[in-house]
Amino acid sequence: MVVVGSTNPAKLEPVRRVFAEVFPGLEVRGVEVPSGVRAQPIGYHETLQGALNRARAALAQPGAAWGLGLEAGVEFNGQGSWLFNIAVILRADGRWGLARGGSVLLPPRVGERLRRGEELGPIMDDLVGKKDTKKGSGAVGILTLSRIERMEFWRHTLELALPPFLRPELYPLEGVAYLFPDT
Ligand SMILES: O=P(O)(O)OP(=O)(O)OP(=O)(O)OC[C@H]1O[C@@H](n2cnc3c(O)ncnc32)[C@H](O)[C@@H]1O
Repeated sequence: MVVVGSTNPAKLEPVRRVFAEVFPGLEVRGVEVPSGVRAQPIGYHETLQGALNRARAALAQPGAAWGLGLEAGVEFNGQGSWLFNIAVILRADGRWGLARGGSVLLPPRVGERLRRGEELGPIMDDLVGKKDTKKGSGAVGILTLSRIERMEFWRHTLELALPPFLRPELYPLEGVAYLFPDT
């Protein structure tokens, strides 16, 4: 069974689709697990840590042969604030995949609120006057007029985490400990 450390449909659906195509026949289940980081992770390191924590907790569920952690983070630099995805895929045999997906530059008014410590989900909800946009089109759907929705954003990141499973001869089996050098 494939266990995803989230019940958000914008994450579960792309996992279902990608796994159905690449590893057909596996059951995919979502469970809520603690990310162990802030609700709005800031920067690569904290976002990676959240994805790792979720993946590890997912793999620890009874019957899990795969554990997935998907975490969205925000990063600030000279050009503004960016939203990006990190996906961690752990398999019980010790093989793992990791990807950082594309990034979208957030509007200045969104960035200002993020810098004050607010979470992206509610900020985007306020911006469009709707609830739970993070479970549907997401920030990326709102900003691209739905040309890229959150599910597609995640699908892309998930695909980019697959090479160690698709081309195992190119990626040594170093074990999950390798992924956690500083934990
Ligand atoms: O149920 P979980 O898996 O926790 O899903 P989440 O969307 O709340 O959690 P993430 O860790 O992926 O995202 C961290 C924060 O960024 C927000 N966020 C991330 N991507 C977003 C998007 O595309 N649109 C709106 N909010 C987003 C989200 O609301 C969270 O507050």
